[in-house]
Amino acid sequence: MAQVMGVDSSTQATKALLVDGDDGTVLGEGRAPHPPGTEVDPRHWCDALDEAARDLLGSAAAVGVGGQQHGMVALDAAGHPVRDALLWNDTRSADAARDLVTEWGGPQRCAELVGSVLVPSFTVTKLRWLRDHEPDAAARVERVLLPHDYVAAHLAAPGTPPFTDRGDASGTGYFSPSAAEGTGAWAPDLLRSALGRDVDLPAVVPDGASAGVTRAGAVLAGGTGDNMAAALGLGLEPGDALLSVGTSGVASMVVADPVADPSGLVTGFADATGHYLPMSVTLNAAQVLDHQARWLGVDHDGLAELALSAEPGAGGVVLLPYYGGERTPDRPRACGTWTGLSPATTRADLARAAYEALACSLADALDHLTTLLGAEVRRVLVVGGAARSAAVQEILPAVLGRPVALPPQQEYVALGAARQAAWALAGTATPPAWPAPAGSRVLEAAPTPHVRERYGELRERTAGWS
Ligand SMILES: Nc1ncnc2c1ncn2[C@@H]1O[C@H](COP(=O)(O)OP(=O)(O)O)[C@@H](O)[C@H]1O
Ligand SMILES: O=C(CO)[C@@H](O)[C@H](O)COP(=O)(O)O
Repeated sequence: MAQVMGVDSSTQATKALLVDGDDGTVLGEGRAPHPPGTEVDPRHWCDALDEAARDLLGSAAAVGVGGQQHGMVALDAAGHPVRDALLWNDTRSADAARDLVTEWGGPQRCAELVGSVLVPSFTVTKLRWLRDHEPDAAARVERVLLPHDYVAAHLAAPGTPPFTDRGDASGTGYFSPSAAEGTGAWAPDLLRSALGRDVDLPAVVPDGASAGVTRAGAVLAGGTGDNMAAALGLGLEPGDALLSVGTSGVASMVVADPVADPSGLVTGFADATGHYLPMSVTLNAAQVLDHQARWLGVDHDGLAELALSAEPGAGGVVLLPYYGGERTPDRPRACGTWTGLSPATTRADLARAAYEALACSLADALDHLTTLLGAEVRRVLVVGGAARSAAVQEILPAVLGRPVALPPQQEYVALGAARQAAWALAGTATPPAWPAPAGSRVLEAAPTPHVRERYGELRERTAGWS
């Protein structure tokens, strides 16, 4: 088969891979950063894509785009953003989320309607916030897209109608993933109840189908959310639980049946292959380490070295890492909390506490997911930028109390988007059977249950603080 390109337009950067469409062998890659912050002019993502894909796009017979989920890209009649996009990790719509859940009949009913209980990450809550806080901008909205829809539209030939896919649509809060016999369906009445009027919604491209062609004539796949693309890139099997340690911390599993968790700890998203991808997601993951490295004046390797020179338990120091507010648990106004500091605390303890906090928050997410699903977890895998860290590789299995598989370092979201592109190009009923990533390492460490116990105590002690 020909060469195909996959794109990951994630929170911090665009990553592009050119791969062999027959087996997913990586032939070329590009990368460009995104501006920081939780609101971003979405045109920056198109510039980043142009830069990351500059040397790859011309060789691609098909292209797929994966993107950060949930972001609100609200466009006017001319197709221009009415304001900067509000990202999945922007918590200003916390009151809107709470109000909409109440208006729709409570958490149980909300989960039945859209697969998930709304938290500020969901697009629909951002639309309500827009209605209430920026009515002039709200009045100009003609169409709402997700980040991957907007970036894919930038690649599409002129005249291509806007499109999305079932996986990413399931994170809007106005799409029912299990409706229409499992293909999913928009719920425009729910969008209307948030924004106060109707707007255009993109067509939902069936899983694996083509959405059209690029300006250069390559086949354009429907694209999907970054987590759905990662599942496709890794070829997750039943019993595989994936931990992603990027800007967000994510525990996810591919399952056959829809999920509706009234506790809100697990979201009921669709995947990109006709199945479902329930997840438990945190707002604070790799950046917990970025902040800690900055505060201690070291780089990532230096932080890892410091942390690994401290004893498990960090000399009694415990961090609750909810710096940007938190989503799981739903504490949008939380902040980071440190306890156990004493004159004996060392820099190494401070470094170690940050990794232990990250590992504990991921362990919580994994517990929520597996408890709800009641599924046997045969293998836990870890990917994402912070999985490169030697300290994450040692402390995560210790905190989880089980081995963790570390696939070879790769941009699995972009790889999954490329696999979706190859699928659209082939026109087959199922994705191409690329070999699973070879050369995974199994990470093992002596369990440190006391670390989670102390973290759990702090998490519960601070429950009413925000
Ligand atoms: N060796 C490392 N140790 C810890 N964190 C790392 C390391 N390498 C990269 N990171 C962090 O990983 C994050 C980027 O991961 P990535 O999965 O690409 O994020 P996203 O997909 O959300 O843009 C950044 O916060 C970066 O600082
Ligand atoms: O909100 C979610 C999932 O529900 C996040 O996982 C975003 O999709 C952003 O992902 P990363 O940039 O961290 O990969």
